[in-house]
Amino acid sequence: MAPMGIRLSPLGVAVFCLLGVGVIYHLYAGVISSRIAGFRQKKTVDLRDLLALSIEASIQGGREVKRIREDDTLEERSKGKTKEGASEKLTLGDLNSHRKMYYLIKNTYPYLQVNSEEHDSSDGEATIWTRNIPDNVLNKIPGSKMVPSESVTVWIDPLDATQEYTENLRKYVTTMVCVAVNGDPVVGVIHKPFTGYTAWGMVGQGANVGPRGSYNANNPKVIVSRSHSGKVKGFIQQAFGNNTEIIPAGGAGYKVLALLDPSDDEYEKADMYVHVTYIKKWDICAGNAILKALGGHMTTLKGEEIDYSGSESNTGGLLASIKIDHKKLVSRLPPWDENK
Ligand SMILES: Nc1ncnc2c1ncn2[C@@H]1O[C@H](COP(=O)(O)O)[C@@H](OP(=O)(O)O)[C@H]1O
Ligand SMILES: [Mg+2]
Ligand SMILES: [Mg+2]
Ligand SMILES: [Mg+2]
Repeated sequence: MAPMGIRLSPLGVAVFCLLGVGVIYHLYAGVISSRIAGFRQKKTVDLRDLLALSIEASIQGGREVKRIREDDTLEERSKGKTKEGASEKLTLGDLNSHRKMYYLIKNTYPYLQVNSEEHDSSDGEATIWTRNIPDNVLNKIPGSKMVPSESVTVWIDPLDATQEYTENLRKYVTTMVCVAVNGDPVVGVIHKPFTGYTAWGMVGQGANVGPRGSYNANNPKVIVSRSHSGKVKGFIQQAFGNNTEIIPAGGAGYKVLALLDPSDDEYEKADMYVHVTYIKKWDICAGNAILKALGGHMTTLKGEEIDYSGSESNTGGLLASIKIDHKKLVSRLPPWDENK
């Protein structure tokens, strides 16, 4: 019953309600449709776009790395010590590159999980991706590859081989981006700031770099860390003999390129890459994805696949190879106890 004897006709109420909804819709149509569009956009992401964006991010970060080295304004300091007691270095090259790479990706895809080795507390950068896809990517990957955005984890190493960067050993330095889907490394980019070369690969789609013609599995040349080596020499000699050639080199990105046939520079021609100390996922994910795209392998020293979601740690060591029976290689390694 309406108050004071006013009778409401059901039709009048219905018309009034409809008018109300219409006014509200008119006022908020823009907001509602952009929310719906935003929600739709959030649901999937194109891996080919992410590859092109990763290439652009690694190049933009690399420009900072190069400029700061050439200006000699590194402002070198220590972030602390590794588990083995080596100084973990940080320079303005790492930080500026992080800012370029992280914000370019995060501003373009705010809802993606992006894990960078470095962090900063300032306001960030207002860069956004041009959405330009390089021709060599379009040629190798003609179509979109959509995946749910919540399945994606992006790993950024704004400057790999910081130790060598401080020693002015420029050839070891790279910037890297990796895209993992449900923990699997799927897109990898390794950029060399001082030569301008960029290697990329996408699993199941293609790569712009390839393996060498042949590899020596019986008497392999093994590439290892020069500044975080641990007891790698004894480990390798136990597996492949005391006369095994061991090549110490800086950078996890560089060591993967030394297994391949990159076109920018002369590389030591390694047959496999072994790492026995702790290492983090932004150091290894891009190399893992490129190797995988080319039919190679990167696993722990027990031969387990590495999951690139969740925590940043890889404690099981590293064995990388291509065009070699990887399982057989694992079986030749001495027993591995990651707690030792
Ligand atoms: N024991 C360890 N603890 C932490 N980081 C390690 C490590 N061993 C290697 N790394 C990191 O892995 C990358 C390659 O190392 P290496 O040149 O010794 O092979 C370097 O990355 P950053 O330079 O990006 O920090 C290095 O810091
Ligand atoms: Mg570091
Ligand atoms: Mg690194
Ligand atoms: Mg780094």
